[in-house]
Amino acid sequence: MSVKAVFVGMPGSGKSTVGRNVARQLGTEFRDSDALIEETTGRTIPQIFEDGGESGFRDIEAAVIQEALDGYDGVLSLGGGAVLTESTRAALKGHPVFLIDVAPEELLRRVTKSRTVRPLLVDDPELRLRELREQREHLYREVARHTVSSDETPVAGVVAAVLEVLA
Ligand SMILES: Nc1ncnc2c1ncn2[C@@H]1O[C@H](COP(=O)(O)OP(=O)(O)OP(=O)(O)O)[C@@H](O)[C@H]1O
Ligand SMILES: O=C(O)C1=C[C@@H](O)[C@@H](O)[C@H](O)C1
Ligand SMILES: [Mg+2]
Repeated sequence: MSVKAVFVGMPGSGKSTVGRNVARQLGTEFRDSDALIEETTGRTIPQIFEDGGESGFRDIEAAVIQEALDGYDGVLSLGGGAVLTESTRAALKGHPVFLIDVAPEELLRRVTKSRTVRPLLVDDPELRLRELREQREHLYREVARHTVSSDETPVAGVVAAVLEVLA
């Protein structure tokens, strides 16, 4: 028994949206590390960042992901920065990890439009997205077995591309 698909990628790339739809199509359970973090701590992500900073958040995130993967055979979407933690990258080895790849301009459009508060992007989303991409791109590529492009593809198209790989 092991996870059917894991989604990684930049904040706002569509991991939660695509993951939820892939799970629905497969008739399987869906887990999202950000939602699990809020459920298990009873706090919002911005509150966790305020209380313990980014490193406090990463510790909770890594523990939640380890637990979420244990004995799980559904679909899991990760937070945008989950791959920064080495133990998480190690736990992903051997699993079908999908990177959702989105061009910078489209990513900026999506995060500005979405209502989710992302503490790392609040000041200057365009600059922060550029910096985060530079820091993380190689880590996303390291853990991903497959890459699906989502630039101009509607959600249904990205979901279909994932399902084709899994078929
Ligand atoms: N293929 C797509 N085309 C257009 N809009 C999309 C697409 N995929 C996702 N979106 C939109 O982009 C926004 C961000 O999506 P989502 O919250 O799923 O991203 P995420 O990768 O889970 O972000 P985070 O890393 O913060 O968890 C949402 O408003 C969603 O509706
Ligand atoms: O890219 C990131 O580091 C983050 C993305 C979100 O999914 C949340 O996990 C949180 O806002 C941090
Ligand atoms: Mg998400």
